[in-house]
Amino acid sequence: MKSYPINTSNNSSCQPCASLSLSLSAPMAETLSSRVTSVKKIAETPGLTTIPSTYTFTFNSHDQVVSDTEEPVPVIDYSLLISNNPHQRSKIVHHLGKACQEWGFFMVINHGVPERLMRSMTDSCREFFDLPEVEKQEYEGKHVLDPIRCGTSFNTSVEKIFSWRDFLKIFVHPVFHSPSKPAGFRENLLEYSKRVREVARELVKGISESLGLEANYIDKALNLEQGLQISIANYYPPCTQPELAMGLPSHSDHDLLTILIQNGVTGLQVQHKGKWVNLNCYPNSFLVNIGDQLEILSNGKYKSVVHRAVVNKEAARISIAMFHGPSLDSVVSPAPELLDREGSAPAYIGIKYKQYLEFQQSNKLDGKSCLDQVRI
Ligand SMILES: O=C(O)CCC(=O)C(=O)O
Ligand SMILES: [Fe+2]
Repeated sequence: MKSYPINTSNNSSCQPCASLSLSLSAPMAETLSSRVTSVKKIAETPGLTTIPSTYTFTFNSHDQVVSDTEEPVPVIDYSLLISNNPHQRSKIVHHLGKACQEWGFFMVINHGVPERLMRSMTDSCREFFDLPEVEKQEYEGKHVLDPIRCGTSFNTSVEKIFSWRDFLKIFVHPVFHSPSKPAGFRENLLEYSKRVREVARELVKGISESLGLEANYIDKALNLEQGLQISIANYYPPCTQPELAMGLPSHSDHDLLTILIQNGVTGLQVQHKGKWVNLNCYPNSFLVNIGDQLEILSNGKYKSVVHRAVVNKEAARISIAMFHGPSLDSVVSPAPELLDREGSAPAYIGIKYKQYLEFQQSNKLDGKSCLDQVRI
């Protein structure tokens, strides 16, 4: 497959927002935000009643239209996908394909990953975010390919408006990395990422079949044996003015498939038929979304869903998004077999995954714009 150079100029669509009126504690909060490395620290400031203006997003009227789903979010029963019954499998593969095409998003139940492991993982992440700031700062990576990176917002050195979010990103495959603290974190992460990767690879097989390709087609074409798996833990502290802040602005994920769990606190919203929709999931289910690489490979048949995370006043929210991508040196382009069969022209150029990641970092807030750059 051929790879093409792309324009790496920064064309982020983030607009500076007008300052909103702040009350009493604003000056204190402004000072805090200029040197703070975690929003958790700001949120825990005693007496904080208003958020710093650097955290106030401008929502347009379209952004605010949020509904609970009118149609049910697709649910994939994983036990059917791995069953030996060909009839059951073909039914669920069809359902999976429909979910990818109509939503780019679905819930997975009966995935077999133990509930206690999911809970240990969210507990371990909470303990990490509770570490003293200096200990977390040890992992303040700068580059998108740094194997462990802890930080706040997306990239505070270029953003004008910050997100109400701290994060910890860890590369867990093909080489496993982990912070050494807190105790037990490494063991939980190792077991959890291995179990989730197995589920992701089975889902990718089903998705491959749903596109009319061999079950192993995507696995082989994108060398998933050496695939990049990144664990992204997000910490959204309670926010005194949740209606003004954004946990994670609208974006699409750069990978193939993201599998997300949360600590029982909701906040994820996806774009569905032009509206923002709240996602409430079954306890212990996985929330799965299609990423940019699958949109490219499927030549746009499956869309990388645009999503965001909102915050609330009452409870800290923790989400762990496991990103599953191709190997870093894989060139991703629309599957030639698919183009031949459908007699379509490629709608995206081929691009090495590593180059795509670096490109995304140079674009920051607007994940969607990366796809726009590879669209023909
Ligand atoms: O916290 C969430 O629900 C969304 C997280 C997310 O979209 C991401 O980490 O890319
Ligand atoms: Fe995401």
